[in-house]
Amino acid sequence: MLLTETAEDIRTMKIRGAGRIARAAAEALREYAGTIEVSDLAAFRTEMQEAAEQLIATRPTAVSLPNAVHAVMSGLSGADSLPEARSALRERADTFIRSSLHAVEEIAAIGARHISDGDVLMTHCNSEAALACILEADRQGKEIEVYATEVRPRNQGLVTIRTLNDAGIRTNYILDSAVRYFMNEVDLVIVGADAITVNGAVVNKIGTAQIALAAHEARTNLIVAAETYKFAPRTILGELIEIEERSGSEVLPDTLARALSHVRVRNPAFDVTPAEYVDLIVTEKGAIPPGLAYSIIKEYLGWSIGEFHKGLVMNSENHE
Ligand SMILES: O=C(COP(=O)(O)O)[C@H](O)[C@H](O)COP(=O)(O)O
Repeated sequence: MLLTETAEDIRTMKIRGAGRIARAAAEALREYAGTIEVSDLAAFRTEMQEAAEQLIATRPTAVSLPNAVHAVMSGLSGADSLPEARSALRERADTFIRSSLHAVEEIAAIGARHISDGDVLMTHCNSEAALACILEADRQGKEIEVYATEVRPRNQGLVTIRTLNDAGIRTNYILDSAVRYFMNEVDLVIVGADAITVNGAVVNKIGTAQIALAAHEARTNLIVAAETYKFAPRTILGELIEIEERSGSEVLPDTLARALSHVRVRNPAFDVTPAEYVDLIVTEKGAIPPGLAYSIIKEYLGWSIGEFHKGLVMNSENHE
C-alpha cells in the first residue's frame, strides 16, 4: 500500500528533502482516501486520522510534512458524507501538490534575481528550492560557479553535484569542513529550509548554522529558499522545532562503535540558524527579511491554525 510504503520511504530517507516529503505525504493520503474500505464517514475519519499520524511520525523536523498533512486533512471538516469526504481529500491533495510545484517555480524566478552574472555561490545539502534558483539563474545565461558541500553522513551533496553537473554549471565539491576555507571566494550562500520559526530562525541540514557563521564573518550574504509551507505556525505559541537525531550507525559503523565502549556517536540531522545570519528568505509570495516570518504565517498559513496535531483536524480556510 502506498501509505505504508511512503511512510517507510520517508523514514529511511529514500524520499527526502522537505518539499518532496510534503508532496509524497499528500499523494499517499490522496491514494489512501480513495481506496480504504469503510462503511461510514466516522470510520473514514478515524482511518484517515491514523494514516495522517503514521506519516507525521516518520520524521520530526521538516514542518512541511505536518503542514501538508494539515492542508489535505482539512478537507474533512466540511464533508457530510463519505463520498464527499473522499473527494474533498483528493481535491485538497491535488491542490497542495500543484501549488507546491508551482511555488518552487516562483521561488526560482524570484531567487534568480538575487544571483548576479559572475557570482560564485555556495549551497549545502540538496534543496530543490535552492537548486531551482541556481538553475534558473543559469538558464537566464548568468555565468555562475557553485561550491557544493559533501553533507556527511548521508552525502546529499552527491545528488546536488549531479544536478549541477547535468546543467553544465561549473561546480566545486568540497568537504563540509572546508566551508570557511573557501568562504572568501563566495559571493552568495543559498540554502533551503526544513522549518522557519516565527522569529525567522531557519532549521536546515546540520552544518547550515556553521556555514551561516562563516558567511557572516566574511560578510557574504546568505539567502534561504523556502515555500510558505516551511513556516511553522506553532512556533507562535512558543513551541520549538524538534531536531531529529538519527542513528549513530550513519556516522560510525556498528562494528567500530562496539569496540569503543566509551564513545557515543551524536548525529543530529538539522541545526538552527538564527535570523541575524539570514539576509533574505525567498518564498513563492516574495522575498522577505527573516523578521517578517510572522507575516507569512499570519497571511498564508493562518495564525490561529497550527500544523496537523495528533487527534485534531483544524480549519485552514486560507491555506492554499
Ligand atoms: O535539509 C534538507 C534536506 O534534509 P534531508 O536530506 O535530511 O531530508 C534540505 O535543505 C531541506 O529539506 C529543503 O529541501 P527542499 O528545498 O528540497 O524542500
